Amino acid sequence: MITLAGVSKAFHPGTPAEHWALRDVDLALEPGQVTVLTGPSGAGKTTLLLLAGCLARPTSGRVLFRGEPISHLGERFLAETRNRHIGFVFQQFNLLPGRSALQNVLLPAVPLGTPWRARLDRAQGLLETLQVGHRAHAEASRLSSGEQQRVAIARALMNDPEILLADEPTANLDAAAAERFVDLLARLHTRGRTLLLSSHDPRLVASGVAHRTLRLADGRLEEA
Ligand SMILES: Nc1ncnc2c1ncn2[C@@H]1O[C@H](COP(=O)(O)OP(=O)(O)OP(=O)(O)O)[C@@H](O)[C@H]1O
Repeated sequence: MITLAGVSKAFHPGTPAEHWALRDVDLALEPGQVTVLTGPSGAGKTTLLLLAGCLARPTSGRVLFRGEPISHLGERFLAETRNRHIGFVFQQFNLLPGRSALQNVLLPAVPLGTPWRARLDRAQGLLETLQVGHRAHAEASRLSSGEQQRVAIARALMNDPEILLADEPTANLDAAAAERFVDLLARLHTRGRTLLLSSHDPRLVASGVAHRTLRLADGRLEEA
């Protein structure tokens, strides 16, 4: 589905601040697989997810989507690929302030031109599934961090993406919400979705939802 082939990523390359966040990473996300990425803080997990999600470009190596190299293509193409095929849950949520939870969830569907009623039903349904339906009209920045995280998950699922990439998606969830999230992952897997999650969360790692657990250490990928 998504392949990273010999991918390295440097920040501030060629300057005294040069830092290699990823080094020669090979990773193939197979359709329908659930992969959990672990590793210490600063190991490169977010960087890897951003590259897999076409939100950043590698310094060297290639990112392929369904076997086609895409990392060199233009931003407009990448944005369309992301919007149609990939849902992304950011570690810091990245909800738009000044908009309600519901408006945030609706946003990804705007470019697809789905009928309004269908969009609204889906967004409200997702908020209910994630048990934040009662906060649908609350302004995003007024939500608790656990609520924001669940709204961010709902937004990532709005376009029913084939691929879900999620950065520490349970970090702000209590035990009950984390358990429901694991159930949601299992349902997404049953529907053939491809999932890559970064997590330190022992609840997620121990849940058995992952087919594969990988570990990043100092930018290098290894089987955990
Ligand atoms: N925009 C940036 N500019 C410079 N360095 C960066 C940038 N983004 C990340 N880094 C560095 O790259 C390394 C990997 O960062 P990354 O955020 O991918 O790690 P992580 O494993 O997700 O960490 P955490 O678990 O704390 O979220 C870190 O040393 C970080 O400081």
